[in-house]
Amino acid sequence: MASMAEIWTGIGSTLASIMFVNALVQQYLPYNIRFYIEKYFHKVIGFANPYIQISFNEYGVDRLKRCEAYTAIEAYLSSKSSKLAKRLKAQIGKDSKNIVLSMDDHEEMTDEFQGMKLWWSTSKTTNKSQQISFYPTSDEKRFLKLKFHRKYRDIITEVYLNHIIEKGKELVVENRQRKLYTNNPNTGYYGYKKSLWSHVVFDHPATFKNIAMDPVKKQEIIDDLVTFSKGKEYYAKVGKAWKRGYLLYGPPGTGKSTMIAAIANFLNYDVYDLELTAVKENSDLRKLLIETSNKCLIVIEDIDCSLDLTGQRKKNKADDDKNGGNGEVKNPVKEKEKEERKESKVTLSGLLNFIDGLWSACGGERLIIFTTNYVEKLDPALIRRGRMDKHIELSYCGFEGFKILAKNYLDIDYHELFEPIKCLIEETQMTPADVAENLMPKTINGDPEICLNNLIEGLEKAKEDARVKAEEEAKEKEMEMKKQEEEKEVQSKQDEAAKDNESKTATDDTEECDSTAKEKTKDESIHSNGKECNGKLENGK
Ligand SMILES: Nc1ncnc2c1ncn2[C@@H]1O[C@H](COP(=O)(O)OP(=O)(O)OP(=O)(O)O)[C@@H](O)[C@H]1O
Ligand SMILES: [Mg+2]
Repeated sequence: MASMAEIWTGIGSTLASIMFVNALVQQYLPYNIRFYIEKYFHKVIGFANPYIQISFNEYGVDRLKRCEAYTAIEAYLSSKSSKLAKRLKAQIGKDSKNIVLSMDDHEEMTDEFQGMKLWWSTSKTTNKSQQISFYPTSDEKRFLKLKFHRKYRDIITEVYLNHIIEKGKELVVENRQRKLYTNNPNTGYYGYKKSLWSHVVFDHPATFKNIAMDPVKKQEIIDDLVTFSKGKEYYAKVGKAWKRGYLLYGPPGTGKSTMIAAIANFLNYDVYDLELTAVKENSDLRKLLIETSNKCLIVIEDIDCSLDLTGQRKKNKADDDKNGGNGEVKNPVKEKEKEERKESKVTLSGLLNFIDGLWSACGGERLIIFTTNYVEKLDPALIRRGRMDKHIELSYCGFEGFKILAKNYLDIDYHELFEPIKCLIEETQMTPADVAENLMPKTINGDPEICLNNLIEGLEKAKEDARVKAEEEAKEKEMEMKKQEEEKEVQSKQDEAAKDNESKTATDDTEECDSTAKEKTKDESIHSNGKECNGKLENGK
């Protein structure tokens, strides 16, 4: 009987021979023959091997976007791999609080589905051909491999894969760090490789619970958002792109930006804060739109300022004239800003197309939100229903809003000072931002009563200021009216005088005419008399 050492020697020499033959085949056989050998080798193995293998590449052919299926499967496996795999990769997870574990490269784990056993493994290949490129590129191609017995083919391809992709997508949404994006200024040719959006982790604490506004109105907004986020089938049925426009308007400090953060937190969406002045052309708007992900808010704040496009150009021209004319030393930073603004050729129609043109239907589940302090300044075409489907007014703080702020800032539901505050707040126009500032404790152990008294003081001051302002305005109005009346009087006097003058001139003219006529008649009569006399004289001669 052969000893253990002899067996190992036998295996070793067989392996060495196989490797030698393989090296010979790789080196000396022409590609075509090698191709056929490999093809038939896989066929033979396929007959003998009862297992089927499916690969999922990390990137598609264009290598631009990570494949959705890969990301979903990775998330699904990561939920299991921490218990099943032996070599794991660690990444920082949501809110930078927990560690997310996933399978390391070239690791394998098993999964079970309806009593079937399957094997998942991760692999990567490295491309040996080095391209000469100005930009560093990664040559590694990762992929996930699924292996299962061929008798389960139907159930795996029809049920299992759909199941894990659905599950994985849910996990991706649950685990993902939400991001706040802003568009990069267009830097022309040199920036063409640069990503269009930059991002930071979105970490805003605002929720609907702590937004101070009428509870009925708030509930209406929440219902609208829920209906939208669950409306995939409905939008498909009515033939509408799955997107919705919100217009938030109201005075400064009434919670428009806070509302955006609350919506993003409520729906678990990313936020794309679009700075229109940094967009050069309408076509760039389209590119930016394509680069946004699904489940996101696209926000344009203070749209009245960004959109006054014709006004903006006029203003620039006026600025140019001013600067050029008086020989001031130009501020280079301002000049650059101005240059950038001048370069922006985004038009109203470009923006309208961005909101609801054909391109806006690429992807889905997007909310487009505009904010403005001056809704009346906006072009009606921009905010018509269908573009801005829901108009939400955020206004001065009422008593209901105050109660929410008191709960947020002081953690109280009731206090005896609520009564005077109720009367004052209904009579005053104070923004929630100002109410919140008054309520904010100024010491660590701030007494709620002190804060409420601060607010009462603030409200009384605001009321007094409003009264003085109203009085001044009334006075100004009165003076204006008086001035207008005086001007009217002067005008009417002038008109009268002018009329008098005219009629006098007319009378003088008539009189003059009359006297001239009279004189003429007189002259004529003298003349004729003269003639007569002459005649008489002549006759008497
Ligand atoms: N309705 C509100 N509920 C709770 N807090 C609010 C509300 N409105 C304003 N605040 C507070 O006031 C601050 C300013 O509010 P916010 O930035 O949302 O106002 P805005 O309407 O966006 O103002 P602007 O028009 O100047 O951009 C916020 O930090 C928030 O704490
Ligand atoms: Mg704001």
